[in-house]
Amino acid sequence: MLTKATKNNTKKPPLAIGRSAPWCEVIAMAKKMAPLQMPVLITGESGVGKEVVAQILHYWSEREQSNFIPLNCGLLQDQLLESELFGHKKGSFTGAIQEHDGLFHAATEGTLFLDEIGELSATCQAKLLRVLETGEYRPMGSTQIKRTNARIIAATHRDLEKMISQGRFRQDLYYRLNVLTINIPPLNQRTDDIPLLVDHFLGQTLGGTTPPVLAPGAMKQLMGHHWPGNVRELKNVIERLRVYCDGEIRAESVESMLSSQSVNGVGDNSLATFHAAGTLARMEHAYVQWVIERCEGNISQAARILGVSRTTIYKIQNTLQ
Ligand SMILES: Nc1ncnc2c1ncn2[C@@H]1O[C@H](COP(=O)(O)OP(=O)(O)OP(=O)(O)O)[C@@H](O)[C@H]1O
Repeated sequence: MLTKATKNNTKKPPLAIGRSAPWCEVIAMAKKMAPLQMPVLITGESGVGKEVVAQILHYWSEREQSNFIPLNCGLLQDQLLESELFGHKKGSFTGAIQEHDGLFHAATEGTLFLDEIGELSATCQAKLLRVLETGEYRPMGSTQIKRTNARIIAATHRDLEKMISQGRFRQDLYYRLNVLTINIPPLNQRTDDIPLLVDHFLGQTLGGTTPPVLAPGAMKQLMGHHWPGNVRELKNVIERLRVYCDGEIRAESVESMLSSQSVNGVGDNSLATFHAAGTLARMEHAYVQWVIERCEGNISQAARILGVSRTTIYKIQNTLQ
């Protein structure tokens, strides 16, 4: 078994900031599991850092020089997801104008990170189970069996056991995935991580300008917040504060930013927050904004999810400005 000490690393380690006891435990667990070939299931609320931990598992494994391929299973419709994962033959469905190899092929010596695993269709669940049991799969429309050696890391913010009891997730697949599990606690249980994360997000360059400093009291506000959207929400808040505050970030600015977050529903990951958004136009704006943030600012991806053009997204974004 190779370890970091015995091989040459050419890639930079993933950024995994934190010093709280729960976060250090997560990292220690990930490093221990990294060299193994078995699948890993990472659980935790949205935005806690599941993909960050998946990258650590890849980086500290002997697969590190091969591909790390992340896929959010909740972002594609059933047929497209199946084709994206397992590939397809030309003409196997409308729009399949050329052969496609799929991500199990692309990740064959590397790691395939399947985020939002609870969103997989029944067909994809059955195919994934077969890959986990035999390493084999069949591309859509093909009679040929292919093999993959990809390591599978799955993640979810859902309660998979509850989904099993509702008949929405296969129990056999759950047992296969749940051999090694890492649970990442929410950010409000890791408040010691907040100062480091804030410093890091503040320090990220903003067009060459000097980042503002936090006034006394501002950090207290940040550490006392509930952070329903976890590290992703913290990152968004700091990015906005950097734009709006020159020189110094005062406690009042943090307070008003955090209260506007919950009114607009952009910090939370649940749709429930949108009831507070007011008019239909506000609600539409807040929802579009929420999807864009979930896509890390990728407008094309957000447009695909919302089923509208990029121009429509830009128009909606401008309506309330
Ligand atoms: N410990 C950390 N250090 C630095 N950045 C972090 C850390 N944890 C999370 N982040 C950042 O926060 C954002 C959300 O993290 P990530 O995508 O890993 O969360 P997630 O749990 O996979 O979310 P989701 O369930 O919505 O997919 C990313 O921009 C990521 O870089």
